[in-house]
Amino acid sequence: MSAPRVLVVDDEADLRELLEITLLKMGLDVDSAATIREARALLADKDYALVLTDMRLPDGLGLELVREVAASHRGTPIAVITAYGSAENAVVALKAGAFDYVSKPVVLDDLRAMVRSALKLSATGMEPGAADGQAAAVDGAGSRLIGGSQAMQALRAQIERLARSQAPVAINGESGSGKELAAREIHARSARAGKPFVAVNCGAIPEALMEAEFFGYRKGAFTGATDERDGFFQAAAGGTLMLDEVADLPLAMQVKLLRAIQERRVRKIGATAEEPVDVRIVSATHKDLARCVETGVFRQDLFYRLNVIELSLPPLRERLDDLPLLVDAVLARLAGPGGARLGAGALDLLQTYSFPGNVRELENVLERALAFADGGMIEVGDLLLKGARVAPAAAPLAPAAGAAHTAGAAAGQVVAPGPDAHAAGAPSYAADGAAQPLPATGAPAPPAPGGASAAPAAGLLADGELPSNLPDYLNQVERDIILRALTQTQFNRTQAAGLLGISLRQLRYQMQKLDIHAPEP
Ligand SMILES: Nc1ncnc2c1ncn2[C@@H]1O[C@H](COP(=O)(O)OP(=O)(O)OP(=O)(O)O)[C@@H](O)[C@H]1O
Repeated sequence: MSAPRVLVVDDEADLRELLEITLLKMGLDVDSAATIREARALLADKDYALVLTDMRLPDGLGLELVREVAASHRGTPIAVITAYGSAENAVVALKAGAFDYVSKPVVLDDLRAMVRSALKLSATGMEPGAADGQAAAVDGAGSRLIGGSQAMQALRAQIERLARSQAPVAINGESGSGKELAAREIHARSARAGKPFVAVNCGAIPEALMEAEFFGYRKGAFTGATDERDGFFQAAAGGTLMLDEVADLPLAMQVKLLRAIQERRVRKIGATAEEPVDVRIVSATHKDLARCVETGVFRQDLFYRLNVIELSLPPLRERLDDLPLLVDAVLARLAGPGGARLGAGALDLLQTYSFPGNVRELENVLERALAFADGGMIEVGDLLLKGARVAPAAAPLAPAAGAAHTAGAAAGQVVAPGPDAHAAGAPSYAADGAAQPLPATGAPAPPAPGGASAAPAAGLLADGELPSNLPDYLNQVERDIILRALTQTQFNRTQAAGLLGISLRQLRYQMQKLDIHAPEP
């Protein structure tokens, strides 16, 4: 089998030679062109596994070549070489369809890493059989994203295309509409699939811990830093880093993140040198990020940097024809294949519902209905759709005995009804693969014993009695107070935080620390 062939387009003889030697040493065949015209002639003649072009060429801009290759040689990834500090050029090239970029002066390790992922793409997605793979992704077979509606088909096709690029993706959509699922799908369909996918809930990390959580720290960098630790960037090395609820990042952290993304380098707290990081960034928010820029809470430059490719997830109420497939999939997961079904009228009723909590709410509605259903047959009366919108304040805080539970819920977690299960229900971070995000200082403490109970802890001690374990006792007291506030506000976290005189961010963090999980209808 012949070696993959790479086309290098650069008019600077020195740089061209350096690139050629590096690529040849990697066992690749290399052709070179000094102008766009020469490059066009070679492209018309041969198939390439990768094109690498400078941005400025004597007869035009490398961008023209990017557009042409993206349009007419869809199987060939094209990467650009950008001048130092011209981050804008890199974004423009990525938007035009470039797979990736390297900055001048070219760091050979970065170049090799980029070439390796491009070749993986060529080897997996670009062979003639790729067309079948694309069709399968569009009709939904093998995709995590269930649904046969036009909107879902278009979404899957878009994911299939953008999975081949390294460009940052910004996912927008209402809570529970599948943003994290879409991010996982992008990762799974990309050349990075064998590396970690790390999802970070930016809204759940206290500001003081952010830098350590994202970039890691050296031993002795601060009191309590007893060991060197990696941050999310290192944990996601070679893979994908999902910044969930990215609009919640404090401004100071936005600056640091922008730098890390732009330079592709991070510096651990306490370290003198920066280290290169190779991660693809996927961000997500249910907020209007452009509006956040207008109101000054989100930096324009970071917005520009993250928003290279936009992906919008439609709310479930706009694609209700997906309901039958989704219901089947959820019921099969909850009760096993054929273990549960909807009675006459139940599906019709679901079709009339607006699902403010989207697919997550559908899952919760069905899970609860199954607990009431007779022999796995869910009738209209079991759906309790009204109750799913507004949970009664006096509703029990623990899950009904015997009720099936969503993945991730464990003994000791406290759950309560309501549609907005996502923010506190999800861990602040979760890593697939080998990487383990750090439990930095102040990391979530283990849940206090007897966690599923909302019994008032403050009343447990008799006068003069001392707790046998002060931290556990204080956790219990804190949990009790937070639960009271949440119950009073029907799990509206903003209002509960207001009642307690703390910020929403603090409340989220405490809920996560104390393993208090929001609404499980
Ligand atoms: N198209 C879909 N097919 C199958 N399951 C889906 C789909 N969309 C969402 N889900 C399921 O719905 C639940 C919520 O999805 P996900 O966590 O991805 O939503 P989200 O938009 O990231 O939510 P949030 O904004 O609250 O973080 C998950 O259990 C997910 O598996």
